[in-house]
Amino acid sequence: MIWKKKQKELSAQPPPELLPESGAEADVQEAEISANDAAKLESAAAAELAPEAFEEATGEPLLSVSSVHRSFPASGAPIHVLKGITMTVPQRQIVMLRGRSGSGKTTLLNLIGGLDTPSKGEIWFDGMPIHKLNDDQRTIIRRERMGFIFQAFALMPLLSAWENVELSLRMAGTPRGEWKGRVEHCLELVGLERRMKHRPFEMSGGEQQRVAIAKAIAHRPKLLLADEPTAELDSQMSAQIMNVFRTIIKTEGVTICMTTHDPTILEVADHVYEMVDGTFI
Ligand SMILES: Nc1ncnc2c1ncn2[C@@H]1O[C@H](COP(=O)(O)OP(=O)(O)OP(=O)(O)O)[C@@H](O)[C@H]1O
Repeated sequence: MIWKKKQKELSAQPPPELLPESGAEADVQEAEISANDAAKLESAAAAELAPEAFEEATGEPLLSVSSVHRSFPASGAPIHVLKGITMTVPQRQIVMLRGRSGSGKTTLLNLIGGLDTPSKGEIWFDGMPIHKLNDDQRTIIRRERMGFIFQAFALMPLLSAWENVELSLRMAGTPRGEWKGRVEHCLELVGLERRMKHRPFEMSGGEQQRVAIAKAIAHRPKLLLADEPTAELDSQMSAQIMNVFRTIIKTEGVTICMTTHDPTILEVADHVYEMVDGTFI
């Protein structure tokens, strides 16, 4: 299916030397987004505050989803998967989406992450209308401001933990001089300072997922989206992952939105949205 395919493409990013150079069109779009940022920074300056302080002072949520619908074309009637979803995700919190298989959690996460667009409704992230942006603009936002974690750990199998994390810095365009310090810091944060040279097949499932977390936060995203990040792990490893999430909220100021089936980890959430058949109850 399309949405799973997109996640797969996202998680299997090739090294940048294999990627085409970004063209003039992308540069223009980048400039447009920077202009947006400039406007935000201006209003922050008007309030004589740094952007982060401005966000905190205004109490604006990092993410807000308003009356979102998503239908998919089908032979016969379209499939109406999301039926008017409204939610907010405050800064530095962990929000969980819970619900049965097929209730629409992944569909919603994909809309929030800009991998897909709503049929109706609005999604605002970090002051930007994700629902109005084109594919390239959403890609830039995703690359620079979001991190993704999937159920299957999505690491490059031939690269070490270190190289996997470094790859995400390359992809985000982080200056080369910052790579070493940042990779070390992120792997230390997830407690893998002694495993930096190991490749995925030499690590346990929990360790691989911690590398995936280090990789997802290396470029300092504001929002971390995680789709069933503990589904492949036993309860002890799941608890470790949730501890890591709590740590990175404190130390990196990241905000987390994740899906789960697992009732035991729900207590870690600041807020839980229960989804049934495309709506929240
Ligand atoms: N591109 C698509 N085309 C048609 N139907 C789709 C598409 N994407 C999702 N759906 C349908 O939407 C419904 C919700 O799927 P979704 O993957 O969002 O559920 P979920 O709650 O994440 O389930 P799970 O917990 O099993 O991952 C399913 O019935 C699915 O078949």
